[in-house]
Amino acid sequence: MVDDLKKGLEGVLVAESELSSIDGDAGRLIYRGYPIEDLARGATYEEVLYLLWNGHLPHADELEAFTESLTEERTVNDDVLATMERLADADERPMAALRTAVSMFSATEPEGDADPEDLDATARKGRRITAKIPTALAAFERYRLDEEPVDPDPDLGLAANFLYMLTGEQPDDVAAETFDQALILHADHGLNASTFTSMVIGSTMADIYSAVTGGVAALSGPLHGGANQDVMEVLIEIDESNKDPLEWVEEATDEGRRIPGFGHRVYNVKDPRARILQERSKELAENGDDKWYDITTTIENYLSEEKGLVEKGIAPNVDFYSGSVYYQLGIPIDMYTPIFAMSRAGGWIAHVLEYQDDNRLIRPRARYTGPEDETFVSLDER
Ligand SMILES: CC(=O)SCCNC(=O)CCNC(=O)[C@H](O)C(C)(C)COP(=O)(O)OP(=O)(O)OC[C@H]1O[C@@H](n2cnc3c(N)ncnc32)[C@H](O)[C@@H]1OP(=O)(O)O
Ligand SMILES: O=C([O-])CC(=O)C(=O)O
Repeated sequence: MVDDLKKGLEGVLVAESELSSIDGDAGRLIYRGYPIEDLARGATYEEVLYLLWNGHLPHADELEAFTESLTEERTVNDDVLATMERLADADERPMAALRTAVSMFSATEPEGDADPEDLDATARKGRRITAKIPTALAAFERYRLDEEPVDPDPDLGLAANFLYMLTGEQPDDVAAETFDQALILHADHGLNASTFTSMVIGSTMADIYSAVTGGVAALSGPLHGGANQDVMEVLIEIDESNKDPLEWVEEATDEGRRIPGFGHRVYNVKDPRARILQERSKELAENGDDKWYDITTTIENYLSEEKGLVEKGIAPNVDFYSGSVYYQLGIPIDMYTPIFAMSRAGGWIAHVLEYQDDNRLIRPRARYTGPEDETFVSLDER
């Protein structure tokens, strides 16, 4: 038995995967061999889901059948809607509402408790979860606005339909394409914390609803998916402080404050997804308000040129530019992390299916550092 302690499992190989690969020094990300830039430019989120789940890019007829199979699973039942309404009334956070919704979806699973080793059934359940997440999330937002949920539109793709259900208005092409691209960029990323969480749950042969619920929970934290909301809150803090962004970032770094959206366990250079989102943010700024783009680039330039953080391997990650993109699309700030989950559910499901196909219970060890020879004293004598 190896006794090396790898805190945070840094660099530890625990599985083989054909799904995605990250070159942290080159800033390169591929899904099943395809560069993220090509997928973001040329594919839709549905094509990427198909790729992750089936191993190849779909032909037109495969994509049509696949899209239809997702579209017909979009509806969520009245109990889920009623729960979203209660949680909205109780001011619950959307990420917590989503965690609850995914857990509830299993109650109406038409295949019930199929044999956990039936991976075709798990794949169909995964498809249902992925199709329903946008509907539950959008309904939660509508209830917060004291509006009724908007029924899914079967003529719209997953990204455009989500924006439609959120606002009740058909998104324009720029919004729909930008959002679709954001979903592609967030779909998978090796064994990040939330994917690993889903895999740990899946490795007990628990059902896929449990694995995705766990993924949502792990993604919510500020060191992981929660950082996209934190970035936007920082940008707003800077804007409202009336300080020059440069002055703000100087003070923040002098105080030793961690800048959300910077740093990554695997990338030592700028995250390739941040590059693409930065371009989108710039384009949206050119046709709207350039304030957010200016603040983000000022922070990035200062941290890289003045503080040398990028040289030390602390560069913008995917969360640094997604916030300002979503903000410019008019999406509420606390929906950013749930949107990440909406996309990443595809990756969680793909990894659980891949792992369960050659399953081995995930069960590491801790080095015990507690006392060894305590003498037990009963409660009344303590
Ligand atoms: C989708 C995603 O999950 S992407 C990540 C999203 N999270 C964030 O953006 C939150 C901010 N970033 C961070 O907290 C970290 O960079 C993490 C958690 C993402 C990665 O952390 P780790 O790999 O564990 O690196 P660790 O926390 O050990 O940091 C290494 C060094 O970089 C510094 N550092 C890391 N991130 C930052 C940051 N955002 N701002 C300033 N310094 C940072 C640390 O202070 C540390 O410096 P030191 O060695 O002088 O003490
Ligand atoms: O890979 C990670 O650790 C975090 C990340 O960027 C992601 O999950 O997209």
